[in-house]
Amino acid sequence: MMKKIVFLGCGSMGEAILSGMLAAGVSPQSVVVTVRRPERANELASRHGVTALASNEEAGANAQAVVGAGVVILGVKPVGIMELCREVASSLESEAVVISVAAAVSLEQLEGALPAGQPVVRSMPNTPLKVGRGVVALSAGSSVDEHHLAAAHEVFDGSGVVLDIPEDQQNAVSAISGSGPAYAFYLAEAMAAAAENFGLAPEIAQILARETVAGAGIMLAEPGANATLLRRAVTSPNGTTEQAIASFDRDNLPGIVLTGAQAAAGRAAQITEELGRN
Ligand SMILES: NC(=O)C1=CN([C@@H]2O[C@H](COP(=O)(O)OP(=O)(O)OC[C@H]3O[C@@H](n4cnc5c(N)ncnc54)[C@H](O)[C@@H]3O)[C@@H](O)[C@H]2O)C=CC1
Ligand SMILES: O=C(O)[C@@H]1CCC=N1
Repeated sequence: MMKKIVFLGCGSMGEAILSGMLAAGVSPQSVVVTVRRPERANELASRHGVTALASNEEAGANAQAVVGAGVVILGVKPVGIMELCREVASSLESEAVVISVAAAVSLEQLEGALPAGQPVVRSMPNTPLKVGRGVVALSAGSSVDEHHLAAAHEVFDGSGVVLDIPEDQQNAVSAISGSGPAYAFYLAEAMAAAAENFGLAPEIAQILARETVAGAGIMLAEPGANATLLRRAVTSPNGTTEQAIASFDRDNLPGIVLTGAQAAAGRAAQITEELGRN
């Protein structure tokens, strides 16, 4: 039987990882999650069949959950993550692989709040893990051996592409693939707004935007797909799309995306610094 997998904090990101993992064949019986509110714990338990504990109800829920765990996923916001590490430190198995999904929290900060020698992996996942199409980048801490890293890969392998990257690239990854699903959804929102501007009914506008972005995403997901070639296949010479792309170019859409991604990465660096001061 698989060793216990624990999620400390299971909100949007944690539940996406959990859903992907269960869909890939992990048994819900091997999973324990903790959250703050009992209503959320009940929701997760009934939706996924996992054991769910509420820390607002049971003060020792986090420490209790990690006992005997082989993998512990830290699914909380950056603020409070170090406090959570200190809360569970004395209950962790020395060989438990602690995987943080938090943006901006460094391996040094995590290792400083955990027992010396604890294997720690910093990761940047994204929510499409929920549907088996996620991307996750992993950076191993100073006490991680190949078995620990393999255990971290195993958590995500069935629900997306897993990459190993140096830690100093984590903020860039966060600004592209971590936040990126929001950029794609934002594009869908903008397309729906444009459709409404033409006078189309809101329900029709929603369907057009959603199905178009989803359909394009599925085409991009095909093996060997290339965004530039796919775009060109839609863009007839002297046709209509060409005018839209030329307008996007005049407005420097690539520059707008770059500046936005730089702002996201910049915020990550700022959060790392803010946490370091606490
Ligand atoms: N949402 C996303 O798309 C992505 C999020 N992340 C990272 O994932 C982490 C979580 O983000 P979200 O899921 O969006 O936040 P969220 O607010 O949806 O989830 C956080 C969960 O942690 C629980 N929690 C907080 N403190 C706790 C404690 N002491 N004990 C037990 N449970 C506790 C909350 O009840 C909540 O269920 C963040 O660190 C974020 O940087 C990383 C990549 C993408
Ligand atoms: O917005 C955030 O801070 C998190 C990290 C990447 C995606 N969501």
